[in-house]
Amino acid sequence: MHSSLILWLYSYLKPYKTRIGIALFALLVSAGSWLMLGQGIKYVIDEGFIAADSQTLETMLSGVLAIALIGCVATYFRFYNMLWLGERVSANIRNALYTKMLALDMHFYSTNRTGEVISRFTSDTTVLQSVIGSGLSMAIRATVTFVGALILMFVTSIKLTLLVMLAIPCILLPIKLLGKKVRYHSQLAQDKVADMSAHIDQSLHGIHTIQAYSKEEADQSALHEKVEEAMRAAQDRIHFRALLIICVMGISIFAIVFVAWLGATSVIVGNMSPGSLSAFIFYAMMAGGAVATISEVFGEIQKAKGASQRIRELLDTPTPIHSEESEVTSLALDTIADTTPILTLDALSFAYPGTDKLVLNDISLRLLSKQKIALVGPSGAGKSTLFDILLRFYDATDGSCYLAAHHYQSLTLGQIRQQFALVPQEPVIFATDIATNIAYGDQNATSSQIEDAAKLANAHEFIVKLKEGYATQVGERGVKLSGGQKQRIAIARAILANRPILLLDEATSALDANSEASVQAGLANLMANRTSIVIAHRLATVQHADTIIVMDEGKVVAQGSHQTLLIESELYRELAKLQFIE
Ligand SMILES: Nc1ncnc2c1ncn2[C@@H]1O[C@H](COP(=O)(O)OP(=O)(O)OP(=O)(O)O)[C@@H](O)[C@H]1O
Repeated sequence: MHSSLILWLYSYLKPYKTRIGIALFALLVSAGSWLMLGQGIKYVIDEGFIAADSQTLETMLSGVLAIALIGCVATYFRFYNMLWLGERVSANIRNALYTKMLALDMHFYSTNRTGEVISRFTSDTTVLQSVIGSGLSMAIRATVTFVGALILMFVTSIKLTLLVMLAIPCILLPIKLLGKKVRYHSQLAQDKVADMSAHIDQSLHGIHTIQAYSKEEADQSALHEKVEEAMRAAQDRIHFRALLIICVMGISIFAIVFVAWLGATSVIVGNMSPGSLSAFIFYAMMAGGAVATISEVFGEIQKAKGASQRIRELLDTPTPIHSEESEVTSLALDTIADTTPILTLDALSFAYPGTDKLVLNDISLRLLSKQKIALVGPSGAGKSTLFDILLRFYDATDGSCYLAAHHYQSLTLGQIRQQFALVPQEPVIFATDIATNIAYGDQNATSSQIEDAAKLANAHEFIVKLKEGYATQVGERGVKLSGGQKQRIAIARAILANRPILLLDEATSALDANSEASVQAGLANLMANRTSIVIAHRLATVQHADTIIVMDEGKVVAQGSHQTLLIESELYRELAKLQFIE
């Protein structure tokens, strides 16, 4: 029933066989000790207590204490090792999830919510951790105890045991029926929690806008609704789980009381010793307790099944864009002659996965080394999409891409992406200090290299004016920096990365004239002696590009210099007119 879950968990548990061995051994010893305690009780009553022999009573009691002590020590080892395994396995699953997360492609991220992914890391792995650490351990211990207690019950009295066993089908029935309900509601509750995480994630990212629009109350009530939905789902799960536990407990207690009554009658007529009856009841209660534990853990295991399903779903998500082995050992794009194409697109078309609208339509381009190339065109023309294809975030639906003379498919993802430095429209700044943010371009850079890059990017001046200079913490997503400062840090990062091709999505946000000039000077340094492809939103900045490519509705409609395009391309003329450049 739970074989797929167990098998999957086993693949994570396999490396820790010694610890599992110790835990299982400790488990057997502790279960054995508690079972032996029943025999001890029998002898204490029959040989010491009833025979009124204080010497035997003392010996027996010491024996009982020794057994209890062994049971305690073994329990410690079982507990420690099982909890350790739970923590270790969930930590390893988190690592595996993170590796997968880094490999998942843009299609995944455009169709999934980040909050849901985060909830796999946090809540789902925590469920597994508790199931391995305590749930599984309790289930195994209860099973061993149940089997042991049953055997000893048989040894003590076959007749009474057979009578007790009549209760078993009555116990299994609620487990079967209510277990199904528990599983269904567990899955639902976890989904609701993931939904809630997604909402929180979105609000955290948009907190600035929420507060600016005074939408706190509306957002609070939207979350409140989700919290309540999660609560309702959890409530249903708890209801069925509690029902399951009391059914099992009630039936077990009823059976034990009934059997105790029958046993007491046997003791009265002298067919059974009082010690045996006490031991029998002790075992029957242990067996009953074990069944109750199993039914309780059953709910936990159902919950874990849901969690593991979601984790496995993520781990098994296919990644169509992956790195193949490559026979190309060195690309050496730096050494390409200036008149040779560094990038070639050959009849390239692209539609986003799951759609059939061609966002890029039959594009053929030869981009020469060391040239400054500008991409212009109306919003939605496909300029950003072209960048994504160049970085191989997506594979072209039709046609081909070449770096120098190498087809993209003959290169690894790393080989392709290492040729590009990307400066996006919204600079991505990490919540750490300035030096680390710049060094993202080259993690082995020395501090003087970092400073040189910052100087070229026109960032050094403002950085040294900050209280802690390069060690200044910039806050989450760089909130402590201005727009222009963030852009210059992103430029310094790209300068330090020193990649042969620069992909620049020019910022549209208005900077003041000073800041703009500063950023432009930094960009000029970045583009010097490099192939650069710039998505230009303002034509003023690209008039001196070597080639301007005009895109419209996924097609290249014209290309050439500013002057030729003013004459040859109506669309370019229109764009220029709109921006008062002619
Ligand atoms: N992940 C996606 N899934 C489906 N369609 C998308 C996706 N991303 C973009 N598109 C669509 O692709 C088209 C081209 O978008 P793209 O962002 O490349 O245009 P753009 O020229 O960069 O526009 P802008 O100048 O406004 O940034 C648009 O119609 C857009 O709706």
